[in-house]
Amino acid sequence: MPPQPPAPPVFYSFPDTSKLVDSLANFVVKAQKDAIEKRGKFTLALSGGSLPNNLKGLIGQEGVQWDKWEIFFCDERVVPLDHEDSNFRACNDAFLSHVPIPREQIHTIDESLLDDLDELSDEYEKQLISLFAEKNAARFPVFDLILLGMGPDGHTCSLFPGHELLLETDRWVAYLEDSPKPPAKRITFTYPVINHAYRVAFVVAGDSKQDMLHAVLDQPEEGLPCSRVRPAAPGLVFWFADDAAAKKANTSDAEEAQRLAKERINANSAI
Ligand SMILES: O=C(O)[C@H](O)[C@@H](O)[C@H](O)[C@H](O)COP(=O)(O)O
Repeated sequence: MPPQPPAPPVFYSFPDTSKLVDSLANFVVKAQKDAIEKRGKFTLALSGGSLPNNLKGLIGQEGVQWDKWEIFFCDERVVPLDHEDSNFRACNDAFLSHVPIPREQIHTIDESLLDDLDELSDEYEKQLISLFAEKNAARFPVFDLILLGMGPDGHTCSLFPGHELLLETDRWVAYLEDSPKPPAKRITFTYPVINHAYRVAFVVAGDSKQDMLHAVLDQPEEGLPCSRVRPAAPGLVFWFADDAAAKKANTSDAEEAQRLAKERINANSAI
């Protein structure tokens, strides 16, 4: 059978952020249930920015097997873990410190390597390799769920418009020293990681995201970093937006994309 093409993005919008937060929590809990049933653990990657605060709906959820979660960070700023710019710290303050995930299952950067970005990104890639088996055998880590934000310029992770890292096809984790969003030094997952996940979900809210969300969804040919997120089959990409952010996006295909996604999930024993 020829490989299936990537599925169209599944788009959900909500009248306000609290409904988005509740629905996102249900979505994550469902993804963890499916993953634990099929693979015995739940691998989840988190972003920084506004995402951590939108995960608060997970705190106190019933039926969650926290001891089976393995957490990574889609991108990380090159600062100590207790620094106010750290994505680990943002996620920890908003969500991780409120749930009983064992600390050794929260995979953070090695703070002793902050002065050597090459070593730092290499070490983080090695943490991925050790969880997802040998790089050569697996070729790519396949996350159960990757949660992303969309920056005002259409960036995601630390993959910025026009940056050479958009073309990376080999490394799983890369570094940059010229991030246009401060701080300049960061490490980031690359598309080979993002585009092999079972589920990727973007979370966007607010008027200020309207034009960019429209561009990312309706003009994919522009090649903005968010538009390049197209997980290989059977992977799926979802958007959780509030109505303010969704105002200009063309959502006429939303029902059809939801139907196709359900069909793909039902037909594929891995998702
Ligand atoms: O480290 C980072 O800066 C983030 O991981 C980044 O990719 C973020 O997700 C977007 O910039 C969206 O941020 P907002 O949701 O705050 O707009």
